[in-house]
Amino acid sequence: MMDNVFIGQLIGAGLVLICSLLWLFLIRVKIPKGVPPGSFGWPLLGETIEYLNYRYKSGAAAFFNERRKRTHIFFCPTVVIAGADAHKLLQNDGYRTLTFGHSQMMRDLFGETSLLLTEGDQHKRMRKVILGSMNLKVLKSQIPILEGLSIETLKSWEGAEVLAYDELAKFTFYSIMGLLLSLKPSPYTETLRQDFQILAKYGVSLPLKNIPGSSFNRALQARKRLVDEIKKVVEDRRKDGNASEDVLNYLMQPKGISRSDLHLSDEEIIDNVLFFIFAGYETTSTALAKIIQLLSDHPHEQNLVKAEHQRVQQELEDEGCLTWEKLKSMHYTSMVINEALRLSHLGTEVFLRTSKEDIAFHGYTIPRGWNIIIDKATTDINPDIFEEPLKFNPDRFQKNIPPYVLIPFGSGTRICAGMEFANIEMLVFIHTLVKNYSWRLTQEHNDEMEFTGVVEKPKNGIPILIQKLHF
Ligand code: HEM
Repeated sequence: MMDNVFIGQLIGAGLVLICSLLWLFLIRVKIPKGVPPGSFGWPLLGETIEYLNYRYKSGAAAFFNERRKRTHIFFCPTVVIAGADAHKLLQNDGYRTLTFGHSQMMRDLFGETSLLLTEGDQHKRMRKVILGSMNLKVLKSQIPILEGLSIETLKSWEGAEVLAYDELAKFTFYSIMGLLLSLKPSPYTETLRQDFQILAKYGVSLPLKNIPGSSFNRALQARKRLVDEIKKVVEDRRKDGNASEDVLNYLMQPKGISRSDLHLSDEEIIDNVLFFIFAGYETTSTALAKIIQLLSDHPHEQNLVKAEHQRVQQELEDEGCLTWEKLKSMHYTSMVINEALRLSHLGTEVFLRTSKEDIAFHGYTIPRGWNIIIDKATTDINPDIFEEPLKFNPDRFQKNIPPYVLIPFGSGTRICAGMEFANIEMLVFIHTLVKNYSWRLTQEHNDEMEFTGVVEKPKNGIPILIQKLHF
């Protein structure tokens, strides 16, 4: 009996010793000199569990904020950096090699040839065509369409409490479908939206792609249905021709570009249409919902926005519809948008890169092959840069903000391709809202955010009651 206990203790001690040695080997031996301080957490898993916990409870921003140094997530040593110098690294960044776990998942979800996954010259080529498709003529043609959509959306809110975020999600989805494919809201577009919801909600999950019923498998099924539908639109357009001023038309026949290497294959068109919708859908709904919340909580700023839009409306009486020039004259509203983007933490995890060479940063070395997370949310509320950083104060944009500090749409070679469209979408919606309606939020504490997919969104959906103004 005694012998058995002793042997058991011996085996236990042996296991502890082996685990400790393994831990020391895996963690200590692999840390090169000069890297930033921090903890690698557990062998192999690193701090992935802590990270996921934070992500779903209070948002990844808090995890990064506490680290802002070395960590180990998704099987890869990772350095979290922040500030203008970190943002500057994005200037010449032609690469976005995603982490071990993420990269295959992203390939499965968005396709090899989407802007998200292309690098270097391939990315440059694709971006050239895609930016060409969002030219001024296309953007201007969207203004009356967005105005009509804003009017219809707000009309559907009249008379009952609605969840602003959910309704704005429909608005932003239909806006992008108009821009890309000239599709109007209908039961058909709503089916596509439901599939996008599935893709966004279940896309970031354990990559069990061949297990029917698993979250990731559901996301892939949704992708397949979406790809089939976009393919049909492309084929129909090829058969019937279409003079629509939309992005697809341009992608199928890039105007003014004669080089054959700039013509996109059907696979490239479909991957990029899909990624475009994904990139512009929930980002813009979260931003618009945040703007509504902030304006509701700040009546003084709301009145200044209203005054600006009354002025625009008076100037418009002769011309009728909103114009590009009028949108560009909405300076105060643009400052409100900038301030809302600063306060919304959108894109906390977007700036994930893998270093292609050793990078010297603030006295440390980030070794080649390590992941880098550029934690822009920390800079957004840095008190050394922004006085009273948590206060909603659009007037702070009256002064010039130092370069590279605020990058809501990214920076450098991968700056948001839909930035201009997102801005006009938000301006047109706010114009229609403040011109025609008064509103109030029906709950308090509307500023809590949650992650249910890729982008943070308001936890309570921002319940709102709107009332038509009578003149
Ligand atoms: C308020 C709304 C939006 C925000 C805050 C936002 C933010 C961003 C950010 C931060 C990036 C850079 C990611 C990186 O460097 O890794 C990005 C990229 C991108 N965005 Fe947006 N975005 C918004 C709306 C849109 C819209 C409406 C569209 C399309 C119509 C769009 C299309 C894209 C595309 C295609 C890229 C990839 C660019 C590339 O890799 O070259 N975005 N966005």
